[in-house]
Amino acid sequence: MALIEAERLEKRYPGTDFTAVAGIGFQVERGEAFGFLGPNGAGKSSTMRMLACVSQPSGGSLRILGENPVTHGRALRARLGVVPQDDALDLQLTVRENLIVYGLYFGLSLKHMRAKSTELLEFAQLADKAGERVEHLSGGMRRRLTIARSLVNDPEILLLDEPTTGLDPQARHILWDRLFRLKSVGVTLILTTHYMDEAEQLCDRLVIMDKGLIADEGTPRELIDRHVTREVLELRFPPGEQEQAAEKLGGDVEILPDRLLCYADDGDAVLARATELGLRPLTALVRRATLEDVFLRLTGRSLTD
Ligand SMILES: Nc1ncnc2c1ncn2[C@@H]1O[C@H](COP(=O)(O)OP(=O)(O)OP(=O)(O)O)[C@@H](O)[C@H]1O
Repeated sequence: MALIEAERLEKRYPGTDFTAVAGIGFQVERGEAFGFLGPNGAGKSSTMRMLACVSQPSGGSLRILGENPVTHGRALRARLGVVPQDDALDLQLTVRENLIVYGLYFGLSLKHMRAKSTELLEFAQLADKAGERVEHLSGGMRRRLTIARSLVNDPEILLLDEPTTGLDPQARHILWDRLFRLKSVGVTLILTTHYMDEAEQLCDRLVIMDKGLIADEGTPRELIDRHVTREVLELRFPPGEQEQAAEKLGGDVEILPDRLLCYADDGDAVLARATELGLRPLTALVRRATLEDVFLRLTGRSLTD
């Protein structure tokens, strides 16, 4: 049985006729890292709040660990870990105190939380910051503390809403490493992101969300193979020249405001043809296809627009 099963899941907010989640279906299996990739406003957080049992679906069906979150929300919340977009830590308390207070709020004993906080601080690589007030921590450390906090109840499923937004590359890599560790001990990870590299690195399987709907679903490799060629040749031309160049070049070409994307299994061959045709791009880059290309193909827009 899948850990999470959603069918025609919907979310509308009272007082609006806008549908944030417009009938989506997906399943999450135990032990996998499952992602929702999409731009701002796609409905990822709305979906996550329903999975976290803090927001009721407006339609469709949702089962988490075999239970209905509307009738068993409280029992389910005790088995989930939630890392919200906003860290919501108590800045005036120390790192360890934040963990202890959160554990007490979960109904765990002080004695238990003293020991548990040590274990969690080690996991989050924050042991040397235990007595430091949170206001003095970097963004990456705060995120790690928020993850540590979400683990006080040893959750089976960890929900992470944009875990690395706003972090620098090094802080992101440290965080990814911690998430890999959780996965290796069997925690099911569900995350949202608008970073295609994060989706590619972390997710075993993902859905691409746009405007409240799922555009497609699969492993990163499957999605790339299904929608894009193996390589992409990016060409930049002086202003006003790229439409003509695209026409001359022919083939499978996407015209973006600042560059052409030529889809091909052999990007160098297309570049050679462009040169033969007398095209003189300002820059040329052959790269492998990514989920960003998949998103562009599926929606006609860039993830980062
Ligand atoms: N509490 C709310 N009341 C009304 N509208 C909301 C509420 N929460 C979200 N929305 C709207 O629902 C849509 C989807 O938002 P949601 O936060 O789920 O998207 P998202 O993909 O997570 O984007 P982001 O990355 O910006 O969080 C947005 O248009 C948003 O304005």
